[in-house]
Amino acid sequence: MTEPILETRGLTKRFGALVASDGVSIDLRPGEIHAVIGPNGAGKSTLIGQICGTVIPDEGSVHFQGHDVTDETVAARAGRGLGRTFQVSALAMEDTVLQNTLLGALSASSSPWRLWRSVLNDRDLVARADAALGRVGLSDRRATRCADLSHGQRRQLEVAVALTLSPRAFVMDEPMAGLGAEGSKALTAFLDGLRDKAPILLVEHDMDAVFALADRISVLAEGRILATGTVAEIRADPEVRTAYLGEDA
Ligand SMILES: Nc1ncnc2c1ncn2[C@@H]1O[C@H](COP(=O)(O)OP(=O)(O)OP(=O)(O)O)[C@@H](O)[C@H]1O
Repeated sequence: MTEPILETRGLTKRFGALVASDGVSIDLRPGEIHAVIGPNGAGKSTLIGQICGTVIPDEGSVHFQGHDVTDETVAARAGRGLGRTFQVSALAMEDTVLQNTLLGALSASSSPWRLWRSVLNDRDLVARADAALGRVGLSDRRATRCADLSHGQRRQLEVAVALTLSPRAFVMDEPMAGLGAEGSKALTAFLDGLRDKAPILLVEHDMDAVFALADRISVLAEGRILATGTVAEIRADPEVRTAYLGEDA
């Protein structure tokens, strides 16, 4: 079996008496989209937080490309190539598409603290930002203010910002949130093509997108992994149907 790029082993996180993650072991393999689904409060965000470094687990470990990164900072994990997109946009709305992407490229460069003027004149950085914008299909929007983009384009821009870090894996927190049917369809097609560049751990409520994209699905409920399997296996799992999908799944 292919070695996973990302793996959690027995992650446990308690908030007082509440066990938000209860021994969660999950992995992400090269070339795949692994979706994590589950009802509100199941522990999806807590899991992502522990993988990316914003939440410190009480027990268990996180491994990225063979390294135990459990005690590493968010920045150190990002520096190793763990790319993240957020549930709530982290973009600078008044800045242009290019400027937002340059900020990503800059944070990955050896001298992140510089004046805008020198950044805008740095051909390597601009080339890196432009390449990322090209990959997500936003080249013709590079001078557009982020505030003037559609919701779906902002999601694509977030991926472009993450791409400037040359990610080896993505962790995405509800990228379809707030998109209409058309936007979801477009982003689904886009993510479909991204998995070969870097595999994606995808937390998502939009089941159409999950069923269209996922190579594997893990179902979380009350902090535990209820089941992991292919789309067909998960749809057929009686426990999952009762707990989450409903009888029409
Ligand atoms: N910082 C915190 N302090 C206390 N309780 C928390 C904290 N963060 C999360 N929780 C609780 O842990 C449980 C899991 O929350 P989490 O946000 O991980 O679930 P989720 O599956 O991401 O939910 P949603 O789909 O609504 O985003 C919930 O009961 C939540 O109230």
